[in-house]
Amino acid sequence: MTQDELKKAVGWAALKYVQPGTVVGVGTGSTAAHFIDALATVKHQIEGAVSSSEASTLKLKALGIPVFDLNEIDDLAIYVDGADEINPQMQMIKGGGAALTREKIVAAVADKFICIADASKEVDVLGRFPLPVEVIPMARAYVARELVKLGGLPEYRQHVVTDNGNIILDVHNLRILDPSALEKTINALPGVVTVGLFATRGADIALIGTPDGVKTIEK
Ligand SMILES: O=C[C@H](O)[C@H](O)[C@H](O)COP(=O)(O)O
Repeated sequence: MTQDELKKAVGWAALKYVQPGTVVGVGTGSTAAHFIDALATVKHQIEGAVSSSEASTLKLKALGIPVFDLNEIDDLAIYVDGADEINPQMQMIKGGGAALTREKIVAAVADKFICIADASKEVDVLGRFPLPVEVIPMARAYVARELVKLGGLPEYRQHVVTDNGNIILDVHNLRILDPSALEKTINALPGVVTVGLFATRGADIALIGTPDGVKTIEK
């Protein structure tokens, strides 16, 4: 099976967590795109979606799924999204597609975070994938210097502006042994909007695509 077939398998497997009559939290990226395709097949049974990016909003609307402003929603049962890495504690690195901040906001509102990922995303220790950090543009150099002090090698993601008008620093050379502590430390730097570590609030359920089928891990 190709990596995309594994992504498709988990995207469609997540459909079983969608309850009729609800608003569904929808993530961003190539795996989440498969989930949106699956969601479109039950669009008349759900109320709609809240989205974590302009790209997902466009796809949802193109498939006829109503998209709500998160501020209109009090209750979100599930948030379904991919990840760049996931560890055995269900903590993740996200933001390879630059959508980390809105993803973290929608995930915070949801009761359950359902992570959909192909098996290549499973790691024992987070950090092989460069850690994305969304930064307000005027703070770029300052935050980069602070990230070097933390042992990282930050790289400015050229030609990328987030949906919120900010820039991304991708931090290489990290071996993240305490993800919750690093999440708090980086989030506390002035100028940082969000770090792409989803540690304090990790996933509740992970659907992992393997050549032998979809593996379900629950907290
Ligand atoms: O900003 C992007 C998101 O965090 C994605 O969920 C993550 O990068 C995984 O993307 P993909 O499903 O395309 O591998």
